[in-house]
Amino acid sequence: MGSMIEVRGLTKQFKGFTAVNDLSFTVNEGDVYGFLGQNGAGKSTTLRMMLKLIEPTSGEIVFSGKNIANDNNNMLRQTGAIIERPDMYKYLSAYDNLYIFAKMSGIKVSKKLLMDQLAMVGLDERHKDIVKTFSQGMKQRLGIAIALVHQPKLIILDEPTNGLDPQGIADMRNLILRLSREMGKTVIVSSHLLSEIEIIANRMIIIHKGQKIVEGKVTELLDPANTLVEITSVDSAATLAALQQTNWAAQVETHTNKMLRLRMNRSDVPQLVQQLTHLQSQILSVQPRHSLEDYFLSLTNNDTHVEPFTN
Ligand SMILES: Nc1ncnc2c1ncn2[C@@H]1O[C@H](COP(=O)(O)OP(=O)(O)OP(=O)(O)O)[C@@H](O)[C@H]1O
Repeated sequence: MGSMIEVRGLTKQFKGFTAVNDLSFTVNEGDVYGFLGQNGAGKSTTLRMMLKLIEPTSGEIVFSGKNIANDNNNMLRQTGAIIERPDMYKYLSAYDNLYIFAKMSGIKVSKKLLMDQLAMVGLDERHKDIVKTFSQGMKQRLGIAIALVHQPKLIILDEPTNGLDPQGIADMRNLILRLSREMGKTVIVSSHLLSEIEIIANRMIIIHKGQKIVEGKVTELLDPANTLVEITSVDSAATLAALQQTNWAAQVETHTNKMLRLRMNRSDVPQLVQQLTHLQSQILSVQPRHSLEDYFLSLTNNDTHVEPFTN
């Protein structure tokens, strides 16, 4: 499918501080596009510029071929968003909240439309209950029903699983996947967790200090054939010597006196463990990690110097 949004050289400065720095990326129609970065990386600032809540210092956002700065709010009309915790009337029911927001958006409201919308987010059976009695996850899902009531083709969700319990997180993931697969929505979703993006997105961008680190297909960036496996054992030198007698020798990438690192296919890990046991290595741990995961974690620990990611 073709591109829906093209962001080119987007920059935002707040009183001399550059929150978003020359950022370019493309969101294709039908994508669940993961926007990954640590707290403060510039995710919300970018999403806010896409929603015209703040103005870019420079650069452009092009939607369906037109710069949104002068598209007569075409992109906004076709977008539903949850950027902060959605504001709701907590002493009114889920149905009444949706009714009010639907009326405000100017669409033709019918009971069927609103109930269908509530069913989509799994709240039809609770439609008479007041929002004050809802869990955070339920409020978040009602927020999505509100954001989607005018049938937009794009939905932007800023950290939608933040503050949710495990059930709420699972419900939210399933909802995002359904929005994409069953309803054909394009979804942009931000998170500070790679594991989260890995599950729901087909394409993603990682940003750090306002700059793009990497962008691409999740399956390519998180290719299982390119997994780093870290092995710690009682005697690392002995484990290395044992491995050198096997076909795994060529895969050993680094070793210290505490651990060994192999680059290999994730699906071969059980076989490696079996062989290590057979060789009577006293293994303490075997930890498969994708190199992108390692890289992303290193950003957390390294505040001063950032090497570009290479796969
Ligand atoms: N209105 C503002 N004035 C000054 N600085 C701002 C403003 N908004 C954001 N910033 C700064 O810009 C940087 C990026 O913030 P942003 O909220 O976009 O990050 P984020 O990736 O969404 O992280 P988080 O998940 O913590 O919100 C931060 O250092 C933040 O303090």
